[in-house]
Amino acid sequence: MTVLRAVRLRKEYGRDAGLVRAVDEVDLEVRPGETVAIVGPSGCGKSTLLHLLGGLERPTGGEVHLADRRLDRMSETELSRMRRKALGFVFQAFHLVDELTARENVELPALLAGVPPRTARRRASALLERVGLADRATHLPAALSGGQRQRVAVARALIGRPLVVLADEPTGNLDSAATAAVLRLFGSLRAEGQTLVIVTHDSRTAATADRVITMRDGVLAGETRLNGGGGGLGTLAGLEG
Ligand SMILES: Nc1ncnc2c1ncn2[C@@H]1O[C@H](COP(=O)(O)OP(=O)(O)OP(=O)(O)O)[C@@H](O)[C@H]1O
Repeated sequence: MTVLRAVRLRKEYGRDAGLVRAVDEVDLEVRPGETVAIVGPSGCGKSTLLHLLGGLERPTGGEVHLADRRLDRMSETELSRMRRKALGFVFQAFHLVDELTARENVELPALLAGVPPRTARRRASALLERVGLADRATHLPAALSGGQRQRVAVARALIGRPLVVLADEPTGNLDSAATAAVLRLFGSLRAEGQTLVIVTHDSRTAATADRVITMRDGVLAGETRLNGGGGGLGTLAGLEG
């Protein structure tokens, strides 16, 4: 059983001599509850693959299946609805709205999805509690540390109860202590059965996964299964490009 599946997925940029095949005939299956890390050298196509999986970019060819739906065939309207309802995104640069408080940032996708304001607020408060930031609910992002901002972003990603959370370098802007806090949070999500796909350069982050996939030049070049996840840094030696 898979929750997210790519079939011969392809993305090209430019044309003729300038053609770049960023993602080249990728087949990938993610099972419910799995944490999958995608690693590989800079420019190998990790972010592009994640964007295709999340319907943020359109493939040049191939298929993306989310549960029983085909993302690659959806209209823009359907896609944005699907992204709000079934996917959660976490980015390196957090992408919080500076003018909104932590709780308002978390509520926002629910409000946009038509959830009644009281319910959205209740869920946002519960999620902020969940990520250890109940006492920061009324702070603006500028008054939060990087690690706290990223935990707000994770809470925001979870508010729609997504089938899959897609994270692009979620610890890329964080110091070691903040990275550890975000990884603990991912660990607890994993324990609760949340499906996660994480693109990362960081071996500590990759080590929290059940499966680490290495990309090179747009193709999937290898896969390491970490027994039950948290396999430790040693398991990952040599995986980072
Ligand atoms: N919008 C774009 N237009 C043209 N080329 C692009 C575009 N986005 C990405 N590329 C190219 O596609 C390739 C893959 O880029 P991508 O950002 O997916 O790599 P990455 O593995 O995520 O890199 P990094 O680890 O540095 O973020 C690169 O050669 C990049 O230059």
